[in-house]
Amino acid sequence: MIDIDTITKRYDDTEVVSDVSLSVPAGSIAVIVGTSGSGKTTLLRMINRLVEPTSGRIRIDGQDTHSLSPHVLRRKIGYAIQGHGLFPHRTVAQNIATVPKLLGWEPARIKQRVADLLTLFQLDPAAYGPRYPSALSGGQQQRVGVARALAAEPAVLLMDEPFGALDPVIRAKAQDDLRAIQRRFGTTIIMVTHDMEEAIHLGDRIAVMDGGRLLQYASPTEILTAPATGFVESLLGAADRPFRLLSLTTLADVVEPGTADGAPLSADATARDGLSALLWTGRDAAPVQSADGAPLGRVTRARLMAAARLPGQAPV
Ligand SMILES: Nc1ncnc2c1ncn2[C@@H]1O[C@H](COP(=O)(O)OP(=O)(O)OP(=O)(O)O)[C@@H](O)[C@H]1O
Repeated sequence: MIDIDTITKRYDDTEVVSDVSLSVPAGSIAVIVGTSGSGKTTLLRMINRLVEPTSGRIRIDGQDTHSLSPHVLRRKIGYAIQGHGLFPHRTVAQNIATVPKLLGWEPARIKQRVADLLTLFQLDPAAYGPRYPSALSGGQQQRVGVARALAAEPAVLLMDEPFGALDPVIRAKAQDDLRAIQRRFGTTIIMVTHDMEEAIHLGDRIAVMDGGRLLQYASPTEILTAPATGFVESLLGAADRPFRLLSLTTLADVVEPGTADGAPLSADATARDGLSALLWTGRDAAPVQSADGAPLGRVTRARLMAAARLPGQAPV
């Protein structure tokens, strides 16, 4: 659990983070969004004390971050940034081993951890471990950056636009990998992003910042259906809201008894992908099946359109 308690950062007379309080439950992902200069990075960096707060407190699992020296604190907290920040003159394996080495892990344990992480990120340890960062693609470098941040098994991972430079296909893959890893290790993650799509896809909670202030901190569904201010609403992009709402639901949630013609859709697919498939193939309904191919029923266009509607809004 990360507890940010009335934290403020001032540079001379300018307050860049003002009185922000929020709690991130252990094992969940909080995503910070907001316009450029709204204080997102400053807020994130106050957690690992790369920036010292002017006032307020931050506790991790009840422990005040100021009760530890900054370098000890930073070894306990993973940190991944856009552009990965890898050391160019160290191999991929040496990069990932950085913090475990500082912590004095046994060489055999470090070797195993490096191999496990590379495998997890679908990079063959024998092929990629000995390479230098310059011999990797941008997407591979980014994955190594996240692997390095996770190397010492931190309970907390801070990420600043970690996937900002990736193309949409690699980005979606990196997001799914991160979710899988987060579930497996129970890591608590705070991530800064410009991308509302990414925030809704990954966040258990979303913090919206503007001018150093926290405007709203809530679940993606609540942010979408009950934005606290006009600014939050404008960040969501009014035209995209129904589709973003659908992206939070799977076909398993909206399947109904019955049959339909044509190619079946997977129950794991999002309602957004389901509606897209129905529109594209001009169907009113499609069969839904489980991951192992068992028929579960059908999904109708009418049901999906109802799921895209603002809750409480009666159909006309
Ligand atoms: N060391 C510093 N001295 C003075 N002002 C600073 C310093 N660091 C950041 N700021 C200012 O604080 C404000 C918030 O910066 P911050 O990097 O936290 O914003 P951000 O929301 O992460 O922006 P972006 O999305 O563009 O990265 C900006 O106006 C920035 O110019």
